[in-house]
Formats: sequence, C-alpha cells, structure tokens
Amino acid sequence: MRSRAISTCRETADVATEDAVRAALARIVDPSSGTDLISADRVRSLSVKDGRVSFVIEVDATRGGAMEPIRQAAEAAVKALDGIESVTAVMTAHSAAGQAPKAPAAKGPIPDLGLKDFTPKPKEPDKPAKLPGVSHVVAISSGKGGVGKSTVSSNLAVALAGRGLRVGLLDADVYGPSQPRMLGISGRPSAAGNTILPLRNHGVTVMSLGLMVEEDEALVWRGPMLMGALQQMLAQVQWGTLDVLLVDLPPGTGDVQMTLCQKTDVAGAVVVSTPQDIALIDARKGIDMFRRMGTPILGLVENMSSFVCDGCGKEHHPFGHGGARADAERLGVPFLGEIPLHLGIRMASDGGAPIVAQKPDSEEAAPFWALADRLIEAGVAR
Ligand SMILES: Nc1ncnc2c1ncn2[C@@H]1O[C@H](COP(=O)(O)OP(=O)(O)OP(=O)(O)O)[C@@H](O)[C@H]1O
Repeated sequence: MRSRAISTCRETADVATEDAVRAALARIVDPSSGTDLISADRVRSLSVKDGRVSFVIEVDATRGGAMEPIRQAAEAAVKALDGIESVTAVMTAHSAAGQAPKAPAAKGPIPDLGLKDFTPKPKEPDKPAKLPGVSHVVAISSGKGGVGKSTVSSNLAVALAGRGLRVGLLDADVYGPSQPRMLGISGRPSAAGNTILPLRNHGVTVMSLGLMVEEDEALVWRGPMLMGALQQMLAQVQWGTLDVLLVDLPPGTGDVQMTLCQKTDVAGAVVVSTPQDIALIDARKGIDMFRRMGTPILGLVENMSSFVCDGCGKEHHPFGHGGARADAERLGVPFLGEIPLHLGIRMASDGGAPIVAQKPDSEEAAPFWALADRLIEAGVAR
C-alpha cells in the first residue's frame, strides 16, 4: 500500500526511473521463498532522485545474515540501470510471520496476571554491546514531542565538538528526523560495501534516517522495523573513533528507546522537558523507563524556560518556570540547566547552523556550553 502511495507522489519527476528500479528489484528472487522482492512486498522507503537511489529491504528477523547476498544483488541490479549514480540498500528486520501472532479467543474470566506489580528486568540477559571505537553513548530523550530534544542534541553535539571531543550524532527520531535540517546536512550518505559512510558538519559526524528518505516522507514503520533500523544505524555506520555518540531518540518510551538501552552499552540519558506540567509528567515516565532498564540518568534539562521580551525587556515564563528543577530534586536526578526560549535559537536551527556554531559567544548559546561542560565533568563524554 505504502509503496504505491510513494510512487504516486513521485509521478511528476522520477516515475520512469522509479519504475525501472522496481522492475530491477522484481528480478531479484529470494531462493528460500521463490518470491521476488517486489511481489513479496519487501521494499520500503524507495527514493529515486537525480540518479541517487536508496531503499530499505525488510527481512525476517531470523534471516538477516542469509539475506545479505540478496541485498547485494538488489544493489547491483539497480546500479546496472542507466542513469544511476549511487545506490544504498539497507536491511531492516521484522518478525518472521510479518504480523503479530493471533491471540487465542478468551474463555472464562480474565486471569490476574499480576501486571500491576510487573517490573521489566533491568537488562536483557545478553550484555548490551559496546560500539567499537565509541567511548560513550549518551541518549537524548523526552517524554513528549516538540519540547526541543533535537535542538538540545544538535547544540550539545556542536558544543562538545567545540571542546575538542570527537562527537557523533545519530538521529534516531524516526518519526520526525530533523538533524539534517538543523545541522545543515543534505544528500545521501554513500555506502561502502555493507557499511554506510556518515556525513559531517560543524565538527560533528552525523547519521540520520532523514538522510535515507525524502524530508516530507512520513516514516510509517512498525516497531520491529524501527528496532532493526536503529540497530543498523548503530552497527553499520562507520562512526570511526568517537569520544561520545549522542543519540537523538524519538519522544516517548517505545521500542526504539528500549532497544537502544537493551542492546547497546549506554553511558546515560539526558531527559529534556519544558516547565509545563504535562511535559513533566511525560518526562517522569521517561525517567522511570530508563531506571527500569538500568540506564543511568544524567539529568533533566528545562528547555523554553524563560523568554525575554524584545519590547519591554522583561523576562516572561510562557510555559511556567522551575518545574523541571523541582521535579529533578523530587526524583533524585541531577538538574542540568535551563535553556531560554529565544528566537535566535530557532532561527539558527532552521538555518542549518545551531546557535552554538552560529553565535558561540551569545547569551543564548551559553546554556548549551554549560550542558556540555556538565557532561564532560560527569565523565560521560571523554
Ligand atoms: N529554546 C528554544 N528557543 C526557541 N525555539 C526553540 C527552542 N527549543 C526548540 N525550539 C524550536 O521548537 C521546535 C521544536 O524543537 P525540536 O524539533 O528540537 O523538538 P523535539 O523535542 O525534538 O521535537 P520532536 O520530538 O517532535 O522531533 C523547533 O522549531 C525548534 O527550533
């Protein structure tokens, strides 16, 4: 369904090439099922632009390795077409049946499963893996969308790089990847064999799912696909040697957050919130989830904390003030600082150069430098 919708919206410019790509992929047959990639509906997020092609091959979770020759064959088949400049095919895993198993029909009263007292085990039995070459992985999270998590991630990344650290930023906000725009990065990352080469700007090595799809193309991915994509972004991207890799998570407490904490050795999580009650309620849920997963909480940041009016020069607090600090105290987690609501912060991010890069000495950039210094002091960034 989704593939058809994507081809319809491209009918103007790239239809011939996209059709040709689909035809090429329709010739790649998975020997175990005897079905080609298109008939088996395994191709997702196909993007064809100016001769640059990228797509995701959805594979059964149990067959990731066995599908690698098929991924390579798919890439080669597309590369062989006329007018193709580059091809990037990545695999993402989904459950073998493609659908959740059907629950048997309920009989009799609902049994008490003791869910009230259920606490997930702190870690999966298999030890979370260290990413080769990466000293620390720091998760940037928020309970609610739109509170400024990506703004904090990009400015923090640039500030840490400005302090001389080797910094990577993985934009894992699959529902709204905004780092390419905020860090002024565009173009497809190139592939080297089975790995993806990240891009770099403002001293930060960056990879985002947003670079693999069109900016306005909604990512409507199921949980297992999200988890597969995250693991690929962590493991298949050539991050090189990094002091710290920041992971800009999607808002909430879902599959991506859990997968990151379970599968990867995370040094800690920074939780971003606005001072509003409703945002703080969600931030508390996030803190609770990290605690249950055994991931250290580095602290809570209050974004959009205050606003200085250009006209009257007075400080206002449109979303309230001090709520995050009070919550941090109550929850026993460090309070990492307040970031003002400032037009310059938004305009800088919209323009592709975070305020820390654009006006490093400005008052509005100062809280991001302070946040970077707190993380360095805490020993999680160097
Ligand atoms: N301190 C700030 N001052 C001014 N504008 C800000 C500030 N923080 C964030 N913004 C703006 O608010 C909007 C949302 O910010 P951002 O995308 O960083 O939030 P988010 O929590 O990552 O959202 P989502 O989870 O939906 O991706 C952006 O337009 C951003 O430029």
